[in-house]
Amino acid sequence: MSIGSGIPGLGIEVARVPEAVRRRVEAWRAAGETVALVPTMGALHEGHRTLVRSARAGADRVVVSIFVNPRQFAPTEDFATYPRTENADLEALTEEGADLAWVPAPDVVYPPGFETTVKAGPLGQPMEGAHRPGFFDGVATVVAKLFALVRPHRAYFGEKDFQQLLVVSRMALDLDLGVEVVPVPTVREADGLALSSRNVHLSPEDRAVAPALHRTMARMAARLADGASAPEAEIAWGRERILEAGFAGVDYLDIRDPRTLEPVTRAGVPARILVAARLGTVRLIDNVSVA
Ligand SMILES: Nc1ncnc2c1ncn2[C@@H]1O[C@H](COP(=O)(O)OP(=O)(O)OP(=O)(O)O)[C@@H](O)[C@H]1O
Ligand SMILES: CC(C)(CO)[C@@H](O)C(=O)[O-]
Ligand code: BAL
Repeated sequence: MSIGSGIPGLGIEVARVPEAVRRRVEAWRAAGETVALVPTMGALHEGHRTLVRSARAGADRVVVSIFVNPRQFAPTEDFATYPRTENADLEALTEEGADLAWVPAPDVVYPPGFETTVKAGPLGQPMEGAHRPGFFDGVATVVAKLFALVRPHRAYFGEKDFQQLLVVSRMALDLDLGVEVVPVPTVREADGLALSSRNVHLSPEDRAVAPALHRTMARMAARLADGASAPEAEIAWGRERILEAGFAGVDYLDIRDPRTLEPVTRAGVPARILVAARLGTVRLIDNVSVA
């Protein structure tokens, strides 16, 4: 029996209605197979492929969702221009050996009458939460729906979106969702730029400037790890470097506890440096660990 709508020539099964996902996943579970989920917004790149490969290594079956979630974009943000490359995405997932692509339309995820949402807690308030009001409530709501539909044993999330990883991990625990959230290290270009779907919107000039973000954080991390200078001084230094390199603005550059996201005020302790900065029309985020 066929489920969902297959695309001729593609090896991956494509589900566009929840029943198709449920039926397939229940059959796998009944056969004793473990299920991994990789949530994405599509425009897949090597970072996403790495998540799929990690998921394949960690479970018998891999479901990848492709859904540009309107509820995590503010009206002023780039929902309309977010890159959408469905056919290329399905080809990439076929190459990576994923088992099922869940590609719903917005009104399938949010049908008329939809009104129940998940609210992120304190982990979702600073940084991305402060600059993108409602963002983490939108993420938590859609990820809760994905977890409820797919009921994966494990779900794979990139460290590139470090705050999101913490918010989702906390939600899985708080709501007893029984999903193990697995972090995957950030995949970077050779010059250090974190792969991101939005990088396609960088002009050639801005693409040349973009690696300054990671370069700056790497220098800050090295000095903080040595205890060579204080967090406050490093943040001021880093902001200057990023602006000097040609970024239009720094939304935040923070040094935080990697578990609680509380600000870190002294050197020589475990920490995460997190940044969001604007370059042309593109907003880039990134983070590095301070060992
Ligand atoms: N460079 C990367 N390395 C590892 N994981 C990544 C990378 N880029 C994205 N991911 C992860 O892929 C998943 C889906 O992310 P998403 O589809 O939003 O891609 P994205 O490249 O982060 O897009 P954007 O940066 O435009 O939001 C998330 O868990 C995200 O953290
Ligand atoms: C987790 C996610 C797929 C939820 O829409 C999104 O925030 C993303 O791509 O990181
Ligand atoms: N990768 C995080 C999703 C977003 O920026 O909307």
